Order: sequence, then structure tokens, then C-alpha cells
Amino acid sequence: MTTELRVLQRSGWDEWYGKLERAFGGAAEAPEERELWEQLTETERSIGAWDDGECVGTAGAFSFGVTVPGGAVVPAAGVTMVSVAATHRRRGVLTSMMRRQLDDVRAWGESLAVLTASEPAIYGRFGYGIATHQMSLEIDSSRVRIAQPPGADADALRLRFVPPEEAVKECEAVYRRTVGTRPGMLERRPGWERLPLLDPPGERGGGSPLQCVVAERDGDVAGYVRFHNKPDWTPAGPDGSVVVRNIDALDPAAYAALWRFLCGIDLTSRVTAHNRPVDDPLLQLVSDIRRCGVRVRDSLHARLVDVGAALGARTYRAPVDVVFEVEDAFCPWNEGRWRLSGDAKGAVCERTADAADLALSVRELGAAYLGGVTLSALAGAGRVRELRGGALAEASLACGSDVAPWLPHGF
Ligand SMILES: CC(=O)SCCNC(=O)CCNC(=O)[C@H](O)C(C)(C)COP(=O)(O)OP(=O)(O)OC[C@H]1O[C@@H](n2cnc3c(N)ncnc32)[C@H](O)[C@@H]1OP(=O)(O)O
Repeated sequence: MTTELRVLQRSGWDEWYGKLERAFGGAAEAPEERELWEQLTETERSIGAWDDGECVGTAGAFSFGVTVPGGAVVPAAGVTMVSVAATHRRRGVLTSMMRRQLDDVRAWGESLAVLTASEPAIYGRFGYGIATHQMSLEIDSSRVRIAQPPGADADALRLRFVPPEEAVKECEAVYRRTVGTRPGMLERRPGWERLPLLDPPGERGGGSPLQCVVAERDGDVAGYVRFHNKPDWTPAGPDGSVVVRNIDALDPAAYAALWRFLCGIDLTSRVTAHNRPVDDPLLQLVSDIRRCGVRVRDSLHARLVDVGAALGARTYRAPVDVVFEVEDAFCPWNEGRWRLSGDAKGAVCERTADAADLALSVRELGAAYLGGVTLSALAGAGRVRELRGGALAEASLACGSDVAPWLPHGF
């Protein structure tokens, strides 16, 4: 079978997206959701695979800015909308699209590609490593208490319901201020502020329309939460749930106040949140972590498209000077030895003929890139080999991040 890869034309979006929807089960999305994705699709960065006039494969790449350790926002391709028709699966169509896409990303001058995978087993073969994790919580709010941070003046905060669309500017301002504080966060380009407001009735799972509460101090928004309230009644009484969509705050007092609010909503006894950082300060505020139903799963997968540029774009929390021997069969321009020298102020990563200190594949570099997975942990699984004594501890310490990297929303 031969398929032809072509750049997507705006006029072909509907058909292309329809094929993607079919590969994901065939249920049509709500019109407002479809309309937003159409607006956000960068057609010139999207491709279709065509077999004799029929679109049988789709893949896109958003223009993202991703926060890296040190706080810089690095241009990255946000790989998305990947699908292959069930009639054409396992014949190499995805592989051909990944080949083309990584060549394109390189040509666009972006050193990093990121994605969230429908299934985590798919993308390792193309050099992606799991770089961030997300925590989900199911809090028994009838038993768990949320502490007030010492010294916090709860009376200085005013919590207020606001229609989500009315508060979007203030909430985005809070989001923007948090972007640089945590690796993995995405700078939201114009249009993307609509994503967290999407609220198709079919996706509320029986819950209320989206609700928004802001926490204000001296009239300024210091935090917000968007959530659904899902009532339930049992013979023993009310047993509703609160489903958190987003929560963000600029200081511990506002953050704790918002969680206290969520856990105290009348007629509910559960608060669930599907996507929180694994080091969420909430874990330090709860009275009983065992009743918080904590689970962790993979989130952002990262691929260094240009090893030298990507490793040189972040900083390192301790001085480091190591030579990596990098294996990268899918993007052979990365293969070979790279010397990384840097510290908390900056770094350079250049080709070298010096002896290697650590041997690993580009997939491990992707996993460690945002500082959430240590090189030592990867070495423990045999995925990083130490060739010079001490190099592993040095590089592992330097590459880590004090704040767990986290992707705040899917794409
Ligand atoms: C970033 C995103 O958008 S994630 C969304 C991905 N899309 C989906 O999950 C939609 C439903 N699934 C699909 O559309 C397709 O099955 C795809 C895109 C996952 C795979 O497309 P295919 O054209 O079948 O993949 P292709 O034939 O190129 O397979 C390449 C290799 O990956 C493997 N592979 C493909 N899909 C999977 C999978 N889901 N799990 C594990 N391995 C997989 C193949 O076995 C093959 O391995 P090999 O090289 O050892 O033989």
C-alpha cells in the first residue's frame, strides 16, 4: 500500500477532522467543541495521509511555548489529532506521518515536540519519553479537612460565584502568572483561553453546567476554581460530588480557601480532580491523605528534536559537565556524543569527540528533560548506563526540578 502525505488545506478540515473523530470511536463532538478545534487547528502544520482519494491518516502540530526548568518558555510542536483509519491500521501509516512530522518540526527550528498519548505504548518508538505525570484525586470530603496555612488571614479573602465567561480575563491573568513557575506548563496563545470554558452538556457526566468561584483580596482575583456539581441522593441522604475542572491560585491562602470551599459544599461528600501536579500543595493541607484516592498516570510525552538546542534551552539546578552518548535511530542527526555544561544560570550543549560519561537514548533525555523523572531512576531500570563513576549522580541532580513538571490541560 502506498499513501501520500499532504499538508492540510483549510477547505479539507471538515473531512480530515471527521476521519479523526471516527478513529476515536465515531461519536460527533458538540458543535462548540468542533468549532473551537477548527479555529485552533494550524492547517499549515497539519498533514493528512491519502489513499487513492481517501483521507486515512491525520496528524497536527500546534505552535506551543512550554515552560522548561529555569522558567524559560521554549517553542515546541504540540503533536495532536493523530489517527489512522481502522481499515489501514498497522501498515506503517502512523510511522510515515511521524517521520514527516519530525522532519518538519526540525525544519521549523523547534527543538522539542510534546504530546499526550491516547495509549502510552505508542510513541516511545519515535523517541518520546514520559516527562510529566498527573495526579487524580477522589477526596472523601465528609472526612477530610483542609488546613488553613499558618498566618493566613482567611477573612481577607472574599469568595464569589461568577459566570465562567465573565471571569475569563481575570482567571487567565492568574494562569499566565503561574505558567513560568512550573516546567511543563503551556503558554496559552490567543484563542486557547476558550478551551477551559468548553462545557458541552454531553461531557458533564450528569453534573451541573460549569461553575466558577473566584477568590478576591482587596478586589483583585488571587485564585479561581471551575467545577461541576453533581447531585446524588441515596436512602441515607445526599451524596453529591464536586468535579474540579481547573483550580489556580497565586498564594497558599487563596489556594487553601478554594479547596476548603470545594470540600464544604452542602449536599456533597466527594471532590474529584483528574489532573493535578504530583506535588500539589493540597497534599500538605489535607488531614487524611489515605482518604484522598490518589492515583498517578503519565501525562506529557516529550521528544528532543534537536538535542543540543533543547538541552541548552533550560537551566540546571546544580553545576553539570557531562558527555552523553545519545542513541536516536529515528532522528539520526541527534546520534553521537554531546557535552552538556551548565548550571542554574544557563547551559550549552555541543557536539564533542570526548569520551562519553553516560549512554542513553533520546527517549530517556525526553523523559528527564522537564526534571520530573530522574536519570538515576532511569538508570535503575537499565535505561541509562554510567560510563564514568560519579557522572550519573552529577547529571541526575542537575537535571531534576524542585517543582514537579505538570501539563495543566490536554490538547
Ligand atoms: C498525540 C495523539 O493524538 S494520540 C492519539 C493516537 N490515536 C489514536 O489512539 C486513535 C486510534 N488509533 C489509531 O488511529 C492507530 O491505531 C494509531 C495511530 C495509534 C497507530 O497507527 P498505525 O498506522 O496502525 O501505526 P503503524 O502501523 O505505523 O505502527 C507502528 C508501530 O507502532 C505499533 N503500534 C501502533 N499502535 C499501537 C498501539 N496502540 N499500542 C502499541 N503499539 C502500537 C505497531 O504495532 C508498530 O510496531 P512495529 O513497528 O514494532 O511493527
